[in-house]
Amino acid sequence: RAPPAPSLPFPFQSLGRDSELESCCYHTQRVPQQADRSRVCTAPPSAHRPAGRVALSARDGERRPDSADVGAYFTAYFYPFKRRWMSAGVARQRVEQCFRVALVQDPLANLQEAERWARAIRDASVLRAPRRDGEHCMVYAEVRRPCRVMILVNPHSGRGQALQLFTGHIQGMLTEAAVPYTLVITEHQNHARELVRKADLSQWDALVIMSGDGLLFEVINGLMEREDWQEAIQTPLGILPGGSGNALAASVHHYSQ
Ligand SMILES: Nc1ncnc2c1ncn2[C@@H]1O[C@H](COP(=O)(O)OP(=O)(O)OP(=O)(O)O)[C@@H](O)[C@H]1O
Repeated sequence: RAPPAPSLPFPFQSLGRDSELESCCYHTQRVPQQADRSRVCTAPPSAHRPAGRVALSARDGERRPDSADVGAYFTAYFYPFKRRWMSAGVARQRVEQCFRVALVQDPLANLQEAERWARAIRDASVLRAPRRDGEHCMVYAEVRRPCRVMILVNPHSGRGQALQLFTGHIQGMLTEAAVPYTLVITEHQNHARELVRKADLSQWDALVIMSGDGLLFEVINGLMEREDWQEAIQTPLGILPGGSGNALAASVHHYSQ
């Protein structure tokens, strides 16, 4: 039998499950990532260790990637709401934390343990809503892993910044979450419609449209024009605001909050 999932390590226990962890992603690796080494966990995050006793060190850069290091590392990325500095309202901000797991001298065992911890964090990050009776939670949606995504971007939508928005904001998150994707930059009107009409949809778990409402309508029309439209229209669709009005994206996100 698989060992029970570990309880969440500090600092994740202190985070609200519903909103804060909903965008948590992770990586595991044998060597630490170079990016943010300032919060490497110096004590192994043992499943039996009380949460408050897991020490976090701020000794930045003390340890280097090293073949003698038997530890495994996992990095958690999450995007909690934070109050903006010097302005009203809140916005999501990226937080990255790297943990070192060194329970035993066997690097492979440490890597497996790190993967177990990373999986536990990912499972806990699924968006849940408490039910009225307070007993059970309702899971909104679970993303299939691996989730293969086709992303369609209209480079002319809005003020012509959709592609920059994609490379500046979205691409990094997809990489952090290890989501394999194919980027399609539309070249003309009805490009997306024709592509979706003929595409082998079994290759994709979701189609994500980064544009205004117009490109999404094209995609829906393309799906509905297929012979297998009844199945094709079940393909999960996502919309990321890249246009000028973004009425649909605003409505969807408003109701999902
Ligand atoms: N490469 C392209 N060149 C010209 N037109 C395109 C291209 N790709 C898509 N289109 C067309 O542009 C139209 C408008 O695009 P879209 O809705 O994405 O942007 P928008 O009009 O700026 O946004 P909004 O709907 O929020 O105002 C779509 O109907 C689509 O058919």
